[in-house]
Amino acid sequence: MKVKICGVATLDDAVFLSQIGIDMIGIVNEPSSPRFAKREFNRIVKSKVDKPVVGVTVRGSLSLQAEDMLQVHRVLSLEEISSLTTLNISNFIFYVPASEEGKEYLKDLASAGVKNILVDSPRKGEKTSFKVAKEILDVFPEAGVAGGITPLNVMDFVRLNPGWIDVSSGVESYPGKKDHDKVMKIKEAVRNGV
Ligand SMILES: O=C(O)c1ccccc1NCC(=O)[C@H](O)[C@H](O)COP(=O)(O)O
Repeated sequence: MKVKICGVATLDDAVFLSQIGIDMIGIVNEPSSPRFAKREFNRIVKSKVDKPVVGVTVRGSLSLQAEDMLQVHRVLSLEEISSLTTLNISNFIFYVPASEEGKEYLKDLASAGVKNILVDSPRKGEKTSFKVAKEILDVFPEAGVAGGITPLNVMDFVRLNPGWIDVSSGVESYPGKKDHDKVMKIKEAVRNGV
């Protein structure tokens, strides 16, 4: 199981995460976020780490720049999904809310051939429903799961056996600054397994 740490906003954190073997480094490029970093920061991080860098956007440009992948963190219309399929769809991670709406949205994504999905809580700060996450993982076993993961509850998420987990606020000292001890606890929990 892979681990993505999201909301990275300092170079020190990015280098630390890469050195300890975190699989993906997420940078939030959404201006309203307390973890906001400019797209230029993605390029700087990319030049200093040897792990994939994922830019997270809500309504920003969907053209790939220095980052390896873009995580589109909102529910897209059918037209938007279809316009992305003209690009290299494997470069995108599609947010899917862990809700009834999310399950319907997933059908649209699957019809468009989308493979990279992140099941996350419908609202930031909430914990993802295990029931919905499990239902989605039954169909998309490679999906990532996020939404309120902390060192204390990470084993509950590991037991769902997703393709990857994504953690941000649960490993922060404050928004945008990662607590390295908490990150190590997540990594050890995933390594030790159920
Ligand atoms: O982190 C933000 O502030 C943010 C703002 C707007 C869109 C996405 C954002 N974050 C995405 C993530 O941090 C993760 O992909 C995921 O939601 C996990 O977050 P958490 O529940 O804090 O572990």
